[in-house]
Amino acid sequence: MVETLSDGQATAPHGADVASPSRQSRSGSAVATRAERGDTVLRLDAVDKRYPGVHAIKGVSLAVREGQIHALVGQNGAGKSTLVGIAAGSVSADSGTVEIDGEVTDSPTPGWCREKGLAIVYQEPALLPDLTVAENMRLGMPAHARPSIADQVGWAEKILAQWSSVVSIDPRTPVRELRPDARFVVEIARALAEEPKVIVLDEPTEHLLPPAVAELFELISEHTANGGAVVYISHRLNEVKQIADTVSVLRDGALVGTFDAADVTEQDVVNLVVGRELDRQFTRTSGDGRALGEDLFAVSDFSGKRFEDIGLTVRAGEIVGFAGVEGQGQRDVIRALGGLGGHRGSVRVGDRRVDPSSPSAALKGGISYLTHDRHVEGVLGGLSLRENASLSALRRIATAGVVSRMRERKLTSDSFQAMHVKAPSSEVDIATLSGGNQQKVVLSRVLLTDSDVILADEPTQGVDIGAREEIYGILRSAAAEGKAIVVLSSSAAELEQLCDRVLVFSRGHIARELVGDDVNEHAIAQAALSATDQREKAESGAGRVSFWHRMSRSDLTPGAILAIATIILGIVAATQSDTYLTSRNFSLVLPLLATLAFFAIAQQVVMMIGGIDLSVGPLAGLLVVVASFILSGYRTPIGMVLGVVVLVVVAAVVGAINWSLITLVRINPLIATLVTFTALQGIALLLRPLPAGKIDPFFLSYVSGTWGFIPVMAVVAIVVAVGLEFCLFRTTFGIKLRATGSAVKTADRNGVRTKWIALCAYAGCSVLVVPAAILLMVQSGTGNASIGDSYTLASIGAAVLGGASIFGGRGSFVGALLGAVLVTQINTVVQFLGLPLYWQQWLLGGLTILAAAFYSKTRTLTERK
Ligand SMILES: Nc1ncnc2c1ncn2[C@@H]1O[C@H](COP(=O)(O)OP(=O)(O)OP(=O)(O)O)[C@@H](O)[C@H]1O
Repeated sequence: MVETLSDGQATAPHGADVASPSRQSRSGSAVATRAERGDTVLRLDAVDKRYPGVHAIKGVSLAVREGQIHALVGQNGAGKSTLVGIAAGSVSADSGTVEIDGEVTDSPTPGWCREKGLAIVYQEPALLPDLTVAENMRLGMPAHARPSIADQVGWAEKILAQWSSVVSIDPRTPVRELRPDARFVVEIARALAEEPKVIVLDEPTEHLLPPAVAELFELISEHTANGGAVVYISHRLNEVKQIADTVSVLRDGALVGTFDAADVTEQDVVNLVVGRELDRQFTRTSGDGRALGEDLFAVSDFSGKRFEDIGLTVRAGEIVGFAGVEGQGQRDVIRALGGLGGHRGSVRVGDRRVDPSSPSAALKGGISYLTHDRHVEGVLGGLSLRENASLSALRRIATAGVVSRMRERKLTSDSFQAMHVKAPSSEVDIATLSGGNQQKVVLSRVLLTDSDVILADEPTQGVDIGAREEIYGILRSAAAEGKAIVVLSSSAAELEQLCDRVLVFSRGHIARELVGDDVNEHAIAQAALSATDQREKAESGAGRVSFWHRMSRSDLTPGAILAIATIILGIVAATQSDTYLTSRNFSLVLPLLATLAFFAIAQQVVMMIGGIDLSVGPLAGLLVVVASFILSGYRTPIGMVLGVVVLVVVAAVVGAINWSLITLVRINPLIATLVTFTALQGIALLLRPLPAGKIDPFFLSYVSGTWGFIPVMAVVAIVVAVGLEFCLFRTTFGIKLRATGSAVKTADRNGVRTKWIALCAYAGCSVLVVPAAILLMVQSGTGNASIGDSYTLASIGAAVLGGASIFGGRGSFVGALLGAVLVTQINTVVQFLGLPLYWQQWLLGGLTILAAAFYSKTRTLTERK
């Protein structure tokens, strides 16, 4: 289903050709342009790239000069992102070379490109959600320009201060809490901070609010004035005309031409992009003869977070716009109507009362919402275009729960054709599509629901000029079919073209209604500004934080909760039994606690990268068995040290095997470590079918040493947990570990060697099992193959209690330690209270569920709205 637009020949406007000689500066003087003065800082030579079914880049050559803003324009799928991806080393070309600052290579890597002075801001921010803004900014810097971890907050604050007039961002905020526009500000600010020779910006303004766009233009002009170069990809041709020195046009993977911006008009560029004359004389929508029907969508007394007493009606066939300076409540209202925000008040679709308490409730009531955040809320990566588009319309194509593939194919392919979605087939993964084509598929999903009410939040985000017109046409036809349509757009021009009426928001209320001739770009922009007497700085989305938000932000919070639970259980036990608070009891319990603590800390290491290790228990058993052979009779300190070294090597090898199964063979961690679980059990039982082989009592007496009633190994466990906690947040390795768990591909893009980090994690986890195994040796005294088996599940339970996320990126070693403390406390208290043993399982299971539910709830609260 490759959709291609008419392939008209490019007419070089005003006689300009592929290498148009610039004649005059924009001011008309005959002085040389910056483009003419500067040296080439980035050169792509005969670059070619094919994907299955798509010739994405066809032998393109391009030269970007210093002091120049070089715009790259083209329709969705023309190859812009692929081309700059090749320039930045994130996409490998089939042939051709990349030259940055005079150095040429045919196989650039992201690290090489960055070192040579190229910075890139991708269409989808390469930020790690679980790291703070400052950590992200620091991680993205080339090694020579990286501040120390201790200085990173102040350093980030200074850089973000350049944007402080348009958005307030606290560098300590985790990125997952930022709004999309703030995420882009962070990404752009970070790239500019690299002071690159050339910065590539792939559709940077799609998510930025107008004041931030103005700020960006100032900053990149400053950058070029200082001799830097900019490659600027955008579908907003008015912006391109405003700032670019040179414009290169790509069509269907081929370079149509490179022109001096002064020599081409906006209309020329449009024609070159589309490959034919495109009539841009838009007619306002109210002139398209649509008949407006009865009131179809009625909202009254609608209040929620950041908006109050909203009342509006939309008639069948009508398109109503939401406008206003950002942050005036318009987005909160449209999202709440789509089921994505709390609210009170009445919503009616026709004569039905609808409670949009969730997106599915809204859909059921006939309201369909198109998100403004395609990357996070729109695209289902890994699913095909067809599956992405039909997801919300399954009830239309299923009979008794069985989906009719024929109907699904028909519906989706009609929709893709109407929107000119460009893809090799509707069965390919949506992630392989260009950004604009993804947006069209997400819009298809909304339209296929056949809802009476369509809420379109920035419907043309990231789509090219031709597709934008098509989307306007599609929304108008939907209205003509009798649907009620609400459009929220930050572009007043878009609202002018599309809407019959525009509602202007201010401070959470509808401040003005524009109708008739007042629905024009100037009046909309004017009304938005004057309705908000004082323009407020946009909050990053993480501004006002409640107690819950603050609590859930910290990965140490679970630890605090566990500590409280442990103390309460301790108080209960102490009041019921005189022997609970005795040194004898502690000297019995603390070694058990230390054993579990090491297991939990080990498990936490791999959970940090989103992995899991089921083999920790049998590994400990194997180590005990191995010790029963090699640590049985040396009795010399050197012999003991050598014995422990052997144990560490055995553990590290097991960790490396786990890693290679997971990372190289690409087996799911659960399956891979289950395989090692069984294999290790088998080997240990082979070596010692029954417990046998005395372990050196001297060695055991050393490792079971105590200070008073406190075992030395318990203190070691605390030191290890605190040390690793420090590493996690304050060392480069720890930050990279969290980055890998947070989003592995993004971490890769940021230059983190994620495979190496994963190897360290799996090997580290196994090595941390060694002290646990040594404590088990003290308990058994002989080579007992199955002594560690029960610790696999216990270690996972303790880490989860301590706040570990099974998706990676979040967790705490101190939390895991406290998780182990609580588990041990439960086991002890149950015995002291004389309760039946099954109470141990009940209490542990109940508390784990409670903890997991609590963490999940509090963490959802802090997710970006
Ligand atoms: N990883 C991939 N696998 C398969 N095809 C791909 C992949 N990445 C890009 N493509 C295809 O290559 C072509 C060019 O895509 P690219 O993202 O470069 O376009 P673009 O000009 O940046 O579009 P947009 O303006 O929509 O972002 C498209 O047809 C796209 O589907």
